[in-house]
Amino acid sequence: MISVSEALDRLFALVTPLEAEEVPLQQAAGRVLARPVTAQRDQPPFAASAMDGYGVTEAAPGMRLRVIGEAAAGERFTGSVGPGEAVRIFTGAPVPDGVKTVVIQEDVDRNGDEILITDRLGNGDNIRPYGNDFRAGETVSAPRRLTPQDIALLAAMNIAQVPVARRPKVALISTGDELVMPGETPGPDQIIASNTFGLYALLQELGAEPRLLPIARDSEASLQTVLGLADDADLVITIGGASVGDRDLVAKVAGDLGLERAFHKVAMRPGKPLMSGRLGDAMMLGLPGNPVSAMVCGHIFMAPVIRAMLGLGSEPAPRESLPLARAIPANGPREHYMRARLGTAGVSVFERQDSSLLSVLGAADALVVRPPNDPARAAGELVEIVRI
Ligand SMILES: Nc1nc2c(c(=O)[nH]1)N[C@H]1C(S)=C(S)[C@@H](COP(=O)(O)OP(=O)(O)OC[C@H]3O[C@@H](n4cnc5c(N)ncnc54)[C@H](O)[C@@H]3O)O[C@H]1N2
Ligand code: MOO
Repeated sequence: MISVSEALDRLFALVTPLEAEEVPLQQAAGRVLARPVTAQRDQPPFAASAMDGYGVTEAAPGMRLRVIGEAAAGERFTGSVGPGEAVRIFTGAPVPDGVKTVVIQEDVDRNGDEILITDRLGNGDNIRPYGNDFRAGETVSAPRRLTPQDIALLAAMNIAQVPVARRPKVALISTGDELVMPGETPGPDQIIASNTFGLYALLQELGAEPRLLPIARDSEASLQTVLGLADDADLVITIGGASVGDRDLVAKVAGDLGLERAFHKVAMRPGKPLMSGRLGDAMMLGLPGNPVSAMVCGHIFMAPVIRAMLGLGSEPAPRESLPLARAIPANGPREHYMRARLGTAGVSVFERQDSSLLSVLGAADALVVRPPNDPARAAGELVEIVRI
């Protein structure tokens, strides 16, 4: 069996980063910027008032000045302002020629066309210099996953179409005679397909385009048929049927269809029967069926693969070091991803770690990563975690 990091290296070797496509700005949030984009203008495109008040050449308490006009956001004052004069000005308005400072209206008493600067004068000139935020030609670097803040910046830069990495198309195939879809009525020996939906949600969150294919039954013909429906996918994910049972047919059928296998079985817990390879133009990931195993493999393998396809680099799931809230026993020979909850006292690892327990996974917000043969750990010792 290979290690988790060896498996990740082999997965990254199978990844082809996807090409770029242009999308309208409103659809770009959460997408990955494919190449740097360049500001089309200076911002602000003129020196602008930062406050509502009066633009003047100089200001001191006790000065009396004559108001000669008005400058608003969107409508400048075209004249020039001299000593003894003031222009009524609003936030965002272009600063007229001659104006050196804006006195906020709270610091002024107005009487008709005359203002008196009071002794409550604040500091600063209240003027945003021309090009203070960014200049035409400045770039937003790529790759990056575009946040709402990035979208606001791109909008201000007048970038209406955004080059982003195409979303990876991911086909999700559950396997097993025991499975029915949520909402259906299961027979006495049946359960509801759950992994499929958890992985679908994770794929959406990662920025992929998941597609649920019909459940493949435990026959070679059924599995072949469903795999045949995945021919436009960048990544084909099967769930279950990956182990050694008589009905675990994924390796056999994928092999018959020409899978160039990169590995089968990883020294980890849960997730041991994981397999991967290249299947035609697509990459294939065969996840174990146990619900927690499938979701853990989703976070530890599928998520880094999707990020690599999106051009975000070939990096494992990010880890952090945090103290244990409670002691944990020694680990066995496989790298263990233990379901845990983060709290103010540190990380609490759940007692029950069976890989069928979705209720425990649902209560977890982190996986504690235990190296093979890690000794028992006391409360307060640092452990590595992956947030989920
Ligand atoms: N003799 C051995 N038995 C098993 C081994 C082994 O090494 N030797 N490995 C165990 C480990 S570890 C795992 S993990 C499981 C994985 O088995 P499969 O990938 O073949 O999965 P199935 O047998 O098809 O299903 C296992 C379990 O998960 C349920 N399942 C499957 N798909 C879904 C789904 N989409 N949603 C919800 N639940 C699903 C299925 O009903 C089974 O209960 O093998 C161990 N056995
Ligand atoms: O290791 Mo399996 O992936 O626990 O259930």
